[in-house]
Amino acid sequence: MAKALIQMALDSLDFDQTIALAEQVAPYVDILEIGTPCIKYNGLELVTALKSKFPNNLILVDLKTMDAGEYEATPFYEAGADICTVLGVSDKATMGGVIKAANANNAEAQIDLISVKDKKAVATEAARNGAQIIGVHTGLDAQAAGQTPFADLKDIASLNLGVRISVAGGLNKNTIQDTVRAGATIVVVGAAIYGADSPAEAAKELRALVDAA
Ligand SMILES: O=C([C@H](O)CO)[C@H](O)[C@H](O)COP(=O)(O)O
Repeated sequence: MAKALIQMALDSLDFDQTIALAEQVAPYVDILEIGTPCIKYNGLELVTALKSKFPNNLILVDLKTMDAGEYEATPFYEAGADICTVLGVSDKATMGGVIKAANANNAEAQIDLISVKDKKAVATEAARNGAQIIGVHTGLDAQAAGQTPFADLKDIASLNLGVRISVAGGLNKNTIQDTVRAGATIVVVGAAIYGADSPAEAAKELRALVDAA
């Protein structure tokens, strides 16, 4: 079985801090994610910068698109995004638009199940419609209310949809191996890396844990 990928969520608003953090963690992670607040603040220029500075990492742009899927996602794919996210609560046509834009740019679309009520149904339909990645995601606000992504991961993994499953929501060194063993093929880490005394050391430790899982 292929090893799980690690995705680092870059959630700062500051352009230079984002690049500096990416420089520290890039050797240890597979995917550099431009988080939603960060992409709204910095825009396409940051996609272009990360793509040129980090040719060995995939770039995920966490657009969390809600409408006008193809129109919104296309310039981000054209700027170098390997993956863009679209909300699972959006219209089927919106998700289809992002999938279409991804395919037109030899890239991938991720359906984010954040705040979706019937996650199994949305994930099943999205996989059938060509989404390459399903994102099981407990957002920062839900985390603050005590929620975790683990029960949702169990539900989605049990469907055996044949697509990759990304998991985000407060993952850290104590939970990352069980998350991989439960079926995550992409594990997303934000605060546990950028909040560490040494983000590089934290990323290195997570890399070892994921590779050993
Ligand atoms: O996607 C995220 C959040 O919704 C803000 O956009 C986070 O980047 C994601 O949850 C990963 O961060 P941590 O939960 O801090 O690991």
